[in-house]
Amino acid sequence: MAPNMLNAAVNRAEAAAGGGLAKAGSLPSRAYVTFLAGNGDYVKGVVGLAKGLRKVNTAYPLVVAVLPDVPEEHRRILVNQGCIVRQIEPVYPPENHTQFAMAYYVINYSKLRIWEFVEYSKMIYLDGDIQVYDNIDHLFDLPDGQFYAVMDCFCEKTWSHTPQYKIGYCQQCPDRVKWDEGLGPKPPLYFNAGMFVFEPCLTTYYDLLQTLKITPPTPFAEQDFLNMFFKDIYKPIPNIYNLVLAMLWRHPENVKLDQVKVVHYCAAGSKPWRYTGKEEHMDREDIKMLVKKWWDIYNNAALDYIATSPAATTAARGQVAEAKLTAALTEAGVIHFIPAPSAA
Ligand SMILES: O=c1ccn([C@@H]2O[C@H](COP(=O)(O)OP(=O)(O)O)[C@@H](O)[C@H]2O)c(=O)[nH]1
Ligand SMILES: OC[C@H]1O[C@H](O[C@@H]2[C@@H](O)[C@H](O)[C@@H](O)[C@H](O)[C@@H]2O)[C@H](O)[C@@H](O)[C@H]1O
Ligand SMILES: [Mn+2]
Repeated sequence: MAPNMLNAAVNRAEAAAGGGLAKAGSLPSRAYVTFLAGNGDYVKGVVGLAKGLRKVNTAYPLVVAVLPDVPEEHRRILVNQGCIVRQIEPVYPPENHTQFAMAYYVINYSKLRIWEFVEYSKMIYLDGDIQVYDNIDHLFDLPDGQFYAVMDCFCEKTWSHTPQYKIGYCQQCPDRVKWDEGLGPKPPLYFNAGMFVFEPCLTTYYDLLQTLKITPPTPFAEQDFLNMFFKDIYKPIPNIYNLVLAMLWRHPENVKLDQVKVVHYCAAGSKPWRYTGKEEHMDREDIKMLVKKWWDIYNNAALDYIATSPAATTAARGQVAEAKLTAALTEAGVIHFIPAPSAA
């Protein structure tokens, strides 16, 4: 990273930490962070996430890292929902002819920019197609120095390119079909990158970008890359913190739905804001219940953000110019995500 960029990021961190880098004893600043790209309907996912976090009375703000192609109107919607909107520049993998599991996965490498958000000591990343149904603020207290995420499942056909899939091996049930050592060493534990607990850090950020430049892209894009990069400090956390929907039909023995705190709508056809019920598995009663649960929060006006500071009120209700003011005030940390009084 060019020195002036590094300086800018350090200056921002110092400014946000009140003039000098966070001194011993100052409150650790923490936030949830999600990622938004394009001018399509994923903004609905982020609005739902903002309202869901408010419903569970989180103590922390939601930062939305937006690519330049996210329109002003969508940014205003997010500011009006109390989000801290931060523009990031795209990150592209090295030129390669990889067939990504989903063509649009190439934009997901831009998630790597969140390691630059060093004004926060600890963050929880959540995909925009995730909903939080119980408070998970306690995850911020997990010991530093590790990378926490939930283990993925290899059984969906999106994994048909892998040896695991070909022999029917899955880390979610390692004894069902044992790993065949003839294929080489057993793959290290592999996490789903839709949710993880991490510590922003400029040296890690720099290292991620440098390492990416020499890492040929693979089908699950930044998820594969993050698994390679953090394999030595990855610590699995229970499935209740990121229910990859396919678990419902691939490993029902590993799912107690009434204990699940976080649901990841990543199965084909399960994005609530696009749900038709037509794709495979989408007519299941549990899927229909989870989609309705998502919509109940999205449509609940009592969970809308209520601006509490004059500047936020003006900007939140004003024109784009005021919204820009709010975005600037938010970016400078003047306005924070203050949950509305506990909503119904
Ligand atoms: O057009 C898009 C596609 C993806 N995303 C973001 O990138 C994340 C990862 O993509 P997705 O969740 O669709 O991948 P999946 O978990 O379904 O494989 C999404 O949750 C969004 O936060 C986005 O903002 N716009
Ligand atoms: O860009 C790569 C993506 O990889 C992951 O996608 C899922 C999804 O594709 C499911 O359909 C698969 O079944 C699942 O295993 C797989 O992990 C993350 O959820 C997403 O945030 C993103 O990192
Ligand atoms: Mn996702």
